[in-house]
Amino acid sequence: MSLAKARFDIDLTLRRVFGKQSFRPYQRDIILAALSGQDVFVQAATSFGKSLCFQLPAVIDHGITIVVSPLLALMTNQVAALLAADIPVATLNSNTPPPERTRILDDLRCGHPLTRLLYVTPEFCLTDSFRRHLTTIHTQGELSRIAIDEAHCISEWGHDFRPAYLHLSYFRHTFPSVPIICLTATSTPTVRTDIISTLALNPAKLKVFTTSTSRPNLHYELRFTSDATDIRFSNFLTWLRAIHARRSTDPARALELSHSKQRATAVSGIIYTSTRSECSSLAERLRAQSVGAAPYHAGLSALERADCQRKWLASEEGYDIIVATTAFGMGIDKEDVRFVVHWCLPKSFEGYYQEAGRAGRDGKAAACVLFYSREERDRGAWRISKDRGAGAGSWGDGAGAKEAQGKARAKSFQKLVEYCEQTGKCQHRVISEYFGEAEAPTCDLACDFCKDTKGLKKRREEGLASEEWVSTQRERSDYYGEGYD
Ligand SMILES: Nc1ncnc2c1ncn2[C@@H]1O[C@H](COP(=O)(O)OP(=O)(O)OP(=O)(O)O)[C@@H](O)[C@H]1O
Repeated sequence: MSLAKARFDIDLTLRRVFGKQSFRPYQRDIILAALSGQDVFVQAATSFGKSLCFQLPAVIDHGITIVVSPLLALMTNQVAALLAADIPVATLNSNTPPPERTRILDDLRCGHPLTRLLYVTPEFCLTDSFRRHLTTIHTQGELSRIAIDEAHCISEWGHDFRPAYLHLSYFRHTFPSVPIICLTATSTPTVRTDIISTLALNPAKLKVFTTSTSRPNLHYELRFTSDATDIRFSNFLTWLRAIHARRSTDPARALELSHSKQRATAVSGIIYTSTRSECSSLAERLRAQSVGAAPYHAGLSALERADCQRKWLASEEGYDIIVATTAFGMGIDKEDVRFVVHWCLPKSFEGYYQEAGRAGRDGKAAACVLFYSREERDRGAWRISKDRGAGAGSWGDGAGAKEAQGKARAKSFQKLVEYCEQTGKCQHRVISEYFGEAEAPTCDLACDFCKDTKGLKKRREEGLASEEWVSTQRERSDYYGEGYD
């Protein structure tokens, strides 16, 4: 396709098919690079609009784009949005009903598929039958592009490593002329290098786009707690009720809500917990207080999870808040999420950034609240060192690689602890420095430090158990509870 035609087409397609008025910064350049047949690497902030960078070329180009995606919830989310825009897309995964599966496979088998984007898991890409179908499509010249979403899952140094991702070099080795685009919000320089080499991409020919991780509309808040004086439930409930009250008592807001037939309690949010049992019990406690909360974790059936996700996305009554483990969230796009609360300390810095990034995707202000306690810090550190001892989560060859991966995980967690303990720097800045950015991001009173440094120091001093108290608790045999999900 000529560049001039592509330029014309992408503007038209953006408006007509995707219903967006204009490109966000860098999107046009990324899309043109993809359309020109280059391999592309995109690292950009959560909610940047990375999906459009492979979806739009897939709609314009001939043939099919294969999208490798790590989570069923994420695939369902994207497929539903594309089908709503009348784009022929499909997903093949363990939940696909047999008649739908047959229909999709028939479409692939014909060699000239009507499907523009096919979402699959990395595990599905390992199957012989799928590979045979891809070869048929490629022989007909219809395999137009491979998109690897959440590409940090490729790297053993990344926070969400999935072993099946390691085999994705199959695409480059089997179909050397088919361009690859990979996208992530959370790759450190080491992870980036690893992704590129694992996928067997040629760095000299690769077009790399890296943009700031900054999300200025997110208000990062730390709340300090301890095992002895656990303030989380009452603190959260008071905070939520104050938001509901403001919505119903402010005359202008109340009028607006009544015009749009919205409930004052329809404030969408996510609470992340670390275990399934905590997830279920917290949702139940909130429901007992008339808060519309529903649990989402890997212990529920696929049907239950899909139902919960659908109702939350549709803002149905009773589903204002999803209480989730990390089984939910990566890449999920709901524009009006007004808060993300971390009930416990996440396992990694990247995990925190990515989960908090579900908030405020409409660009309006949203709160990212993290409850931090020193006991939780110690339990997290203990789990990491236990995993390191057992070599869990490591697939590299040799003890040296395992040790290095364990170190990387411990370092990421340590950086998150420093983020919580420090009171001397803007929280937006700490995040951007973690991802290796030199430029300080804008923070318009959108973090504890910039809003009220003195108050932050005071709350930290008063809220956290002293190191001495924590060390006596450590001696107790019941100190380390249920493991992370
Ligand atoms: N040019 C645009 N104009 C308006 N909205 C856009 C544009 N591009 C993308 N969006 C919207 O921005 C939202 C976020 O996009 P997307 O889900 O692709 O983010 P992402 O970069 O993949 O983020 P994450 O890494 O957090 O998953 C979506 O609702 C999408 O429709």
